[in-house]
Amino acid sequence: MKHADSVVILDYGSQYTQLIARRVREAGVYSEILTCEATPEEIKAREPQAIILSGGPASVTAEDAPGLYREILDWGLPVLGICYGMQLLAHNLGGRVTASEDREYGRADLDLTGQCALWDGLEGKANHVVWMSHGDHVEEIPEGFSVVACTPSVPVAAMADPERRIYCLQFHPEVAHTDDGSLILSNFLFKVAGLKPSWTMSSFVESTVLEMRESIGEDEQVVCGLSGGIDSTVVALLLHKAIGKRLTCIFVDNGLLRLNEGEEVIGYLREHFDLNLVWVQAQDEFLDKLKGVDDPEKKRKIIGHTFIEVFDREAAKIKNVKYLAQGTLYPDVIESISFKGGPSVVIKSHHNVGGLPEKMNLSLVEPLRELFKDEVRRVAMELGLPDSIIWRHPFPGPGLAIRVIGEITAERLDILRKADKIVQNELHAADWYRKVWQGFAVLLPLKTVGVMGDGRTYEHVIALRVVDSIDAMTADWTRLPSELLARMSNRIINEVKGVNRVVFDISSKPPGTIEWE
Ligand SMILES: Nc1ncnc2c1ncn2[C@@H]1O[C@H](COP(=O)(O)OP(=O)(O)OP(=O)(O)O)[C@@H](O)[C@H]1O
Ligand SMILES: O=c1[nH]c(=O)c2[nH+]cn([C@@H]3O[C@H](COP(=O)(O)O)[C@@H](O)[C@H]3O)c2[nH]1
Ligand SMILES: NC(=O)CC[C@H](N)C(=O)O
Ligand SMILES: [Mg+2]
Repeated sequence: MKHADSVVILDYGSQYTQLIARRVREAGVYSEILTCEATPEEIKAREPQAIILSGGPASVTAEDAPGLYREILDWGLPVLGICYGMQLLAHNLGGRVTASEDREYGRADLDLTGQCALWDGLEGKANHVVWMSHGDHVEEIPEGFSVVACTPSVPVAAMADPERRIYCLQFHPEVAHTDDGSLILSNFLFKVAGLKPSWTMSSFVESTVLEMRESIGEDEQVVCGLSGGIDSTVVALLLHKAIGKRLTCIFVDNGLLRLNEGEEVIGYLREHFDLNLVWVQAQDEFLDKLKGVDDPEKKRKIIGHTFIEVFDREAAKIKNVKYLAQGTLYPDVIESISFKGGPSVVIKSHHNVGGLPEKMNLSLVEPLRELFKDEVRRVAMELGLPDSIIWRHPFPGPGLAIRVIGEITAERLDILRKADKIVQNELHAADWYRKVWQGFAVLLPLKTVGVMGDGRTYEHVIALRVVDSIDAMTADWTRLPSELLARMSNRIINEVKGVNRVVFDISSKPPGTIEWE
């Protein structure tokens, strides 16, 4: 997609790379993340007006450290290096980077020691709190640069070569804990690179619709996996705007949905939208293949493959289908993909990315692939979707399969469905549904002893998982009122046959993930 003004962020494996992209978009500039292994040709194809190099876990002086194609610097584009990015620039341009005795993790006080376009609007303030996370530092700066900030333990906390428009920060302007970090990034985008803030949600809708209309062609048909969740609903509406009735939406009941979800979603979609909609009953197909499988990654792969088989089969019933559209978001991609030899690792294979078969008959259309959920919510508002869809909790495509820990059976799914319904009802009734990112029940693969009506019981355990998050990349368990937890527990044990114990998950992400598998 061609954007008026855009920035390429090269990812050296930092935990914060996604945050850099967000901050740039929040400033109104389109940005794309490429792996640090991207070739100059691949970078050039994006037609960036500026480049940002992220942080990363490696040490630039190590033998196998990810490097930099020097010719990128010859293009004359403004470049911002953050942490590892700064060290990499120093190392490549004739400076010297060493490992320090004084490692800095967390808060540091920045002293602005030199004139710099990045400091515009900051000069009046006495104290600048920034966030650091490094063990190496720049010992000698390259020719052409001057030092523009230091901290008590690091003499070169920022350096700049205004002539070549290369700016380097040892701290992380992208994290919320850095005071004025967004302003510093904005100064780079607008004061240094001279970009215009032209990226908004309405321009996103407009350019995405135009781009899809062009790339799909005039006669081709598209099928869209529609789950009733916000991501795929937004994709379906964007495609509907782009190609009208050449779109067929496919809602698959994979036997892993919540209580009455199929009827509710179909009823809702038919009532509100004028879409070609197919409701596929594939419960047996999915559950047969999952029989006896308890490994989380195997479950995810089976489900991903089966989804594609169903989509292929439905597509074959329609003439000239070339594309499959999905509501894939950035977190689905980053957790599922490990760049070959690159710095990030597979956490789990989201069914719609890492769970796809190697060979696909249909080409993918994924217009939300670079966005985070809260950004999709803003697109949904732009499209006028109702609150009930916008604020619906995310529900993963593998559904209850990754919440029934261990083997999936009809009986265990049934228990989980009933428990989950109570969790949803109670969150709504207590006015907590909108306040949390996600809340659900998990069925554990163990039984425990209890006493009910003077008799011994030996039954299942339900775990409650309720978390707060902005973008699903990090999350913390929600401090729900104890009365609400008590009500959920009480109702589940009394109303769901086969459960005699409820526990509450108090792990954050990281180290836990939101789902248990
Ligand atoms: N039951 C389903 N039928 C058809 N497609 C599905 C189904 N479940 C998931 N998908 C496809 O997989 C994609 C990813 O699922 P995901 O759950 O991340 O998104 P979503 O369901 O659209 O939104 P949400 O994250 O809010 O649940 C969906 O956007 C959709 O294209
Ligand atoms: O469509 C999806 N397919 C998947 O395979 C999948 N796995 C996790 N999720 C959802 O993604 C968010 C982050 O989840 P985790 O912390 O468990 O990785 C949470 O909102 C999860 O519900 C998925 N969504
Ligand atoms: N956060 C970073 O980019 C760290 C860079 C480098 N690994 C260091 O420790 O200094
Ligand atoms: Mg979903």
